[in-house]
Formats: sequence, structure tokens, C-alpha cells
Amino acid sequence: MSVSLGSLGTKTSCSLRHHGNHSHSHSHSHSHSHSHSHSHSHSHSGVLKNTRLMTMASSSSSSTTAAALQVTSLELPPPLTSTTPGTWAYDTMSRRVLENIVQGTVVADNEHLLDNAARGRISLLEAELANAAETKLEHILHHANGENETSSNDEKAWRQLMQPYVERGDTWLSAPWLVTEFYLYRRILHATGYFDAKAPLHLHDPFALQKKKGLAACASAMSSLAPRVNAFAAADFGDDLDAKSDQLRLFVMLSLWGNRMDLSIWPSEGDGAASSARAAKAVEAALAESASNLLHDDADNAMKVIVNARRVDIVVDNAGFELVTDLALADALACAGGEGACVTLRVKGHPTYVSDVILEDVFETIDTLAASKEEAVAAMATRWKTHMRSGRWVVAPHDYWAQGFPFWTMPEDVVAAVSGADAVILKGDANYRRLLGDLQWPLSTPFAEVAGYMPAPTLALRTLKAELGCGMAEDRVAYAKAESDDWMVSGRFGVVQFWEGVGAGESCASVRAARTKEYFTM
Ligand SMILES: O=P(O)(O)OC[C@H]1O[C@](O)(CO)[C@@H](O)[C@@H]1O
Repeated sequence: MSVSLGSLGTKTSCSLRHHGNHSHSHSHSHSHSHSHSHSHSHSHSGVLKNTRLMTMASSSSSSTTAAALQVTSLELPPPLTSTTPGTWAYDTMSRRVLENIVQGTVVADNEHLLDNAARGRISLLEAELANAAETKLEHILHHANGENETSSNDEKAWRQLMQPYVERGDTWLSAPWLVTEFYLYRRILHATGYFDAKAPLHLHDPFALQKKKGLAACASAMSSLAPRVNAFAAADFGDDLDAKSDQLRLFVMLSLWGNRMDLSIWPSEGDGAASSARAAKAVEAALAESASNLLHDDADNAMKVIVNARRVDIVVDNAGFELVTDLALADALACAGGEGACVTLRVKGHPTYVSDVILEDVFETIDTLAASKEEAVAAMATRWKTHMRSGRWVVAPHDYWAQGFPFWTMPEDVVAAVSGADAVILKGDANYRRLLGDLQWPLSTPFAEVAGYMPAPTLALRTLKAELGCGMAEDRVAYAKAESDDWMVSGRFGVVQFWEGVGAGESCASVRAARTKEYFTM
């Protein structure tokens, strides 16, 4: 269910119905009320061997904007796992998540807050990760002290996701990487007691400090951004659609390269002026190199749809600077669409992947910017509050966005929520991995062939941070490879890929169902 936010700006406390019938209160500097449901209706248990994909008829031969494919016998490629030393996936699951995430972030940042029970659960998790190659996966609530989650409502979904891998004795490394990495973050919340109403860290975001630092670190970048955002909002383009489109495109590119600033590969180093200046430089550099670092660019086609869109959904990714760039894009879209245009920000139902945006992050960010001493920054954020109040902006949290399912498993309520959009903008690498099911598609596979199952036209804005991809021409891949060995994971390169959504109704539903069956028998 979506959340329309009203009366921002008055100091009240708000009741957030996060998980099922359990509720909790947050003291906040604005009031809003919302609720969201979590009905997951995955049907992963049905096993159909040798299912072939039935993709849709193509209306054109052009790659990513084509409707999709002829009915073909396309078997899904294998998923990425974390079993190959030397890969980013292996390094992540066999070392980084233990050293950098659990020890270096969760424990380090929350040291003084963790009680003994949480410490015990974290130690168990650490022991599992230290022996990731041997440790078999278990259902989240099957752990020692596992039955302590009184305020979560996602057990069924997680059981469905983990079942095939628990059943066949997969380890942290042998199961699909997409599944294990999301599972790691959910286990972290389990360990800290996020869903335990009696725990001291109930509903405490273990990554809050990182997010705060990340936002502080981009103050300089914000100062140069705000006047441009304000100018677009104030502009009257009249009938000059080209001018409007050209300027809006800048916000699309800004939001794309904002994804490079992900905290997990660009840790903030405090809130000092040095890191702030560094961030500002990084943003300028990213925009300056945009054309050469784009490995595919469907912006022309995408602009035709979004320049006058009445409703755009943004499945957002990281807090910090990336969120600010997404809000700048959301602002521009809402203004470009005119009276009645609406942007829905789809955010995670709970913390995950360190910096991923939850509902509270949106408020924190806007409140922080509104309190800025810089006039332009404060004016920008004040306008954003107005968007919230008027319903032009809607923030919609859902647990599905924080789970390691390929997007073709999208449950009915999520499908229903996004299907009315003129375009769904998918931000970042992890969302992109879910769009691709984290499968090893040949890199030249047309985007429409891979993503042409979504319930609405889809625009992916992704900087490459994982060893997979699609829709990239051979010469662009060769160029990137020649430039750097780590081209797939460094975040330097990016793609703007758009699927027009032809057949996004019935035929896409059957593709989603077929892929779901096939995926869970792989
Ligand atoms: O913030 P983003 O762009 O979703 O990126 C998160 C990324 O972090 C990593 O998981 C590494 O932990 C990437 O491979 C992953 O997709």
C-alpha cells in the first residue's frame, strides 16, 4: 500500500505500522501516517522441469526498446554464485561481508548499543561467515535464539526464497549470490534484534551512522546541485518540449551517476570538509565523463516517455548523495509532468545493504537539507516537503524490495502497485541484479529480452558493480575491458536501459510465472 505523506514540518510523533499488526512509534519532526501490507503470494513450490520461456512477440529488431522476443525456447542462464576465487562475488561473501559489513560496520558502529543476546547472535553469524564455504544455509528462524522475532512479517517470503537451497544443503557460497547477499542483511537484522519487540535495538537501523555520515559527506556537492534543481522547478518551458527534455535528461544522468556514490564501495570518512570536497569532485567527474562511461544509452527513448509522464515510480537504492540525486530527479519529474503528476518513491521495508533507503531516510534527508544554512539547499528541500504534503510525492515501503528474489517473482500486490506507472525507474546495481535474476546472461542479450517481463515500462539506471550485465554492444564491452580489468565492479561504467513495456499486462504475467518456475528448479 502506498503512503501519502501529509503535514511535514510539525513536530509530532508518528505511528508506523511496519510489520503486520505490530506497530511502533517514532519521534519525528513531522507527522505522517501510513500503513503497508506485506502479503507475499509467491508460488515457488510448484516444480516444472524443463520449463521453457515464452517471451513475447517482437515488433522491431532494435535491441533494448523492442517489445521483446518471439516465442522462443530460451532456457535461463545459470545464476552467479560465490564459489570462484578471484571474483567480486567470492570476495564479497567469503571476506567482505564478515570483515567490512558485520565487524567493520554493524559491530563497530553499534558497539555501545548491543546487548549480550545480540552479541551472541552476531558471534554465531560471524562463525558461519568465517567458514562460509562449509556452512549450510538455514531458514532465518531456525537459528539458536531464532524465535525472537515478534515484529517481523516476512517469514513466509524468506522461507520460500531459502527453501530450495536449505533443502539441497547449499552453503553461503554455493547458493545463488543474490539470495545469500540479501539473506546476510536479513540475518544481521535478526542478530541485532531489529524485529524483537523486547530487544534494545528493536527497529534500530544498524546502518544509521553510515547513512548520516554519507549525507554529511556530500554537503559541497549539494550546494552546487541545488541551484540547478531549483532553476528547473521554476522554469516555464511552454511548448518547448525539446528544451524540457534536454534538461530533464541531466537529472536522469545525475541520478545514474549518483549510484556510483554507494557507501559500500565508497565509505564515508567522517563528515569533514575533505570528504565533502572529494564527493563534490567525484560528482563533477562522473558527469563530465558520462558519455564515455556509458556502455548503453537508451535515454532518447526513455525521455519521450518520461518528459510528460503523469506517474513515475522510482525504486530507489542508496541513501546519502544518491538519494538526493533521486529526489532531484523526482522533483524534476513532478514539475515536468505538470499539475497532477505524481512520483512514487519505492523504498525498502527494512534496512539492508548498509545504505539502502528506508522510509525514515527520506524524511531525515529532507529535514537535514531543509535545515541547511545554504539558501538554495534549504529552498529545494522546502519545496520537497510541499511535494510530500500535496501528495505529488508518495513514499511506499515494502519488504519485497529488501528480499533476494528475482523481479519475475513479483507478488500480486507489488505488481498491482507498479502496473499503473508510465515508467518504473530502477536504481542501482542490486535492483538491476534482481531484474536480471542475477543470472549470467550473455552480455549482448537485448535488454528487452531480459527485462521484458516487468509490469510497466522500465528504465534501469545502473553503474556496474557486479559481474553480470546485458544489452551491451560488443565494442562497448571491449572498450571497457581495455580500460580496466575491474570494469564490471568499479562503478565507473554505467548503463541507461529502457524497455517500453509493450505487452506489460497478460503476456508479461505468463513470462514471470514461467521464469519463476524455471528459476526455482535450477
Ligand atoms: O548500491 P547498489 O548500486 O545497489 O550496489 C550494491 C552492490 O554491492 C554489492 O553487492 C557488493 O556488495 C554489489 O555487487 C551490489 O550489487
